Amino acid sequence: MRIILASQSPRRRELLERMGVAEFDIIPAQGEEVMDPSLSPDRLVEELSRQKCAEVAAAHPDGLVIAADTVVSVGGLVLGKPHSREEAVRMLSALSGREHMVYTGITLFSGGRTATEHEATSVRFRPLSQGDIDHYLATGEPMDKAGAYGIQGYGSVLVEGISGDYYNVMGLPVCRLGRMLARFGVDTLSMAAKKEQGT
Ligand SMILES: Cc1cn([C@H]2C[C@H](O)[C@@H](COP(=O)(O)OP(=O)(O)OP(=O)(O)O)O2)c(=O)[nH]c1=O
Repeated sequence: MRIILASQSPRRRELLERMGVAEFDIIPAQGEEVMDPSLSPDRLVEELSRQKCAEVAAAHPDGLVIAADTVVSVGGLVLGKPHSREEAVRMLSALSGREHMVYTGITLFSGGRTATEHEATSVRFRPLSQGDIDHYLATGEPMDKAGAYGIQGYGSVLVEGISGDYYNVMGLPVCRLGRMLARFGVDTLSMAAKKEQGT
């Protein structure tokens, strides 16, 4: 079965490889991500992942398509990727010294069947000074990431603690996705075993 990751995110590609999925194609969705402010963050990420999956599945109906979307939620605000330096400063200031939630929605499509789920992880930031925020922005890391930080990079030093799936914060809830793939007939651990044994 041809597996397609409908994502431009290098983190999602890396995590899918790490799960043992040896061969897959990358075909990102091109459509504009429209955030519906009336939706709760968990419903929003489910809906956005559904849209990305539907777009790619329509062009590749024979494949198994995986799509995801990640947002950060803090104090009733939903944070996607910052569009400007100023917006990134506002996001990091909102996260400083507080706990926030990271939601990732996942949609799978195969053989006319679709499944959508989401995973939530709680992350606590240490208090950030203006200097911390300026320096972190100067690393260039925040701009392509929901909430303007990357837990897997320099942003790791901002994180005091987390509760839930770490990989969900990076953009792919690996444990949940493994279970969903199993229901679609893809056993990632057996793929990993074959990969390691070179068979
Ligand atoms: C919070 C957080 C987000 N992110 C990333 C994961 C996602 O790539 C990005 C959220 O944007 P998304 O819109 O979910 O994804 P994307 O536009 O990068 O890729 P695509 O739509 O093609 O799948 O933020 C991190 O890498 N680390 C983090 O700690």
